[in-house]
Amino acid sequence: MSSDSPLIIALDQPSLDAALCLADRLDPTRCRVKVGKELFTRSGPDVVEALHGRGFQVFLDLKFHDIPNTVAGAVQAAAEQGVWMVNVHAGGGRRMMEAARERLERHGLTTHLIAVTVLTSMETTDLQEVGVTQAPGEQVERLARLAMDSGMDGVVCSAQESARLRELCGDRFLKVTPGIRPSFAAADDQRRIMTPREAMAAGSTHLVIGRPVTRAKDPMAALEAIEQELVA
Ligand SMILES: O=c1ccn([C@@H]2O[C@H](COP(=O)(O)O)[C@@H](O)[C@H]2O)c(=O)[nH]1
Repeated sequence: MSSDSPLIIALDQPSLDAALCLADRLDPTRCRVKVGKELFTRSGPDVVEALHGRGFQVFLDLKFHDIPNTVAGAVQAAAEQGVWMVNVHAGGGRRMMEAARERLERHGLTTHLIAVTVLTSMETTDLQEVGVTQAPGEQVERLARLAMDSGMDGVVCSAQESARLRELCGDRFLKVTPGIRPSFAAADDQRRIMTPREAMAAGSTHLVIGRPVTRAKDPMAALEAIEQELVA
């Protein structure tokens, strides 16, 4: 089973059971799912296998950031689990990203490999505190160019940057955008946000949505409301 939907639901759950309980309320033909740091640290590769068994394509969002050899090995390990997408931090630099790309190619692994630019929870003041003087949009552009030059299939950015990245990097370069907030949802800890409809219009290729769906009483109904917003 696979989905052509742009929607990726973040299964940020504290256990394997909780994640599968949630996944069982979603439809693998209408979304993909994302496994992040908390869930993977608690449940390991078992959760990926169980989600594949239920027909879901999985984005393994572990944001690898280390020396090139270590990241290349981690990306290979993820791809060998059959995940649809895996990511690294663009801040790890060109040699790190190239090593990851080269490792996938050497082993004939076709998992999408993308790079995180600037976390959607960060705004200008957060960047200044870590020594980045550019505004988030400028830093995202810089890292997206580097990611494209280094062989990445796309980036994680906020939807606020999607239109500019479409101009710079083209339509085929993936723009995977968390920080998606339908009008009914709270921003939580996200800072650079957009609604699903605005994000798709801006050129996002995939929308990562967590709490607005996973905290809903009926997650599938929340997902349907988002689908409706996209076609309206
Ligand atoms: O810049 C980034 C990179 C990753 N994320 C992840 O996406 C989801 C968003 O969840 P919400 O509940 O919809 O806020 C979450 O798993 C993050 O780890 C991100 O938000 N921003």
